[in-house]
Amino acid sequence: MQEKIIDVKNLSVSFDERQILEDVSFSVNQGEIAVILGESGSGKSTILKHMLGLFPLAPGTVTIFGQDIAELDEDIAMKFYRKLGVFYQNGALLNSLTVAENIALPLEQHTDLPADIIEDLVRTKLSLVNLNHAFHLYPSQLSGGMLKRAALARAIIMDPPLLFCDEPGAGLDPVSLATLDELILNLRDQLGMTVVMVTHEVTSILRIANKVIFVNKGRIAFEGSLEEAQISDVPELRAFFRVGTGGKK
Ligand SMILES: Nc1ncnc2c1ncn2[C@@H]1O[C@H](COP(=O)(O)OP(=O)(O)OP(=O)(O)O)[C@@H](O)[C@H]1O
Repeated sequence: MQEKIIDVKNLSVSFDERQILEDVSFSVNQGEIAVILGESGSGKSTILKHMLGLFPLAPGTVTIFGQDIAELDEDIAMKFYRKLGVFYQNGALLNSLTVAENIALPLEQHTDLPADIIEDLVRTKLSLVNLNHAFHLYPSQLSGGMLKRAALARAIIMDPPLLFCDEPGAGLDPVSLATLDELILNLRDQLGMTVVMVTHEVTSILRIANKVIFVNKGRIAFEGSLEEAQISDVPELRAFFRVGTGGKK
């Protein structure tokens, strides 16, 4: 049996007395690429933020690597969060630092590694995302697709076994999107990473997802494999695949 890496149980969230998530439960296994899909405003980012412990949980539980994240104390929190990589929509690299300096930041903040080792690790990750030539460049000198890949390199510099991605493909042309998808697949296949991704990109989902978690109006309307998702009779999910593939599904 595959090892369960993430277990979300009965998560409900309200903001200002407005219920945003209702009784959300799902799980993600080791080595899966799980996509969280749903209409704009359905609650996907809210789920992701709660998995990252950015809000106090109420009510519900999120267990990651067997650890209930509501019970993280200061001693273990640092070690726990090192196992999570986060790749945000806007990538947010610091403009005053070179690409290499940006990617090195987490290593400088969280390890005592000497500068030459840090440089080697940065070069390895830059090569993994096909950005060897960008080592000395500044973020303003990169294209949108390159910026995303640099942000991905930063998110994985600590070799996290679990990577969260919030709409990584937003704003990319189809070729850059396919390149990014291939990189994410490589992370899973070569490094054994588990990936949880919020995305609207149906073409991406068809290329990389093993698991689909479909959110509709704050509830999980579907959870299953990509193959099951494609033949699901949940009307809103069917509509996603139909429209997202230009009516070919
Ligand atoms: N901090 C907050 N305070 C109040 N309301 C919030 C907060 N964060 C999110 N919301 C509300 O929760 C709902 C779900 O938002 P969320 O960002 O999770 O949706 P989403 O599915 O990720 O949308 P999108 O695809 O557009 O990014 C929205 O109605 C939003 O206005």
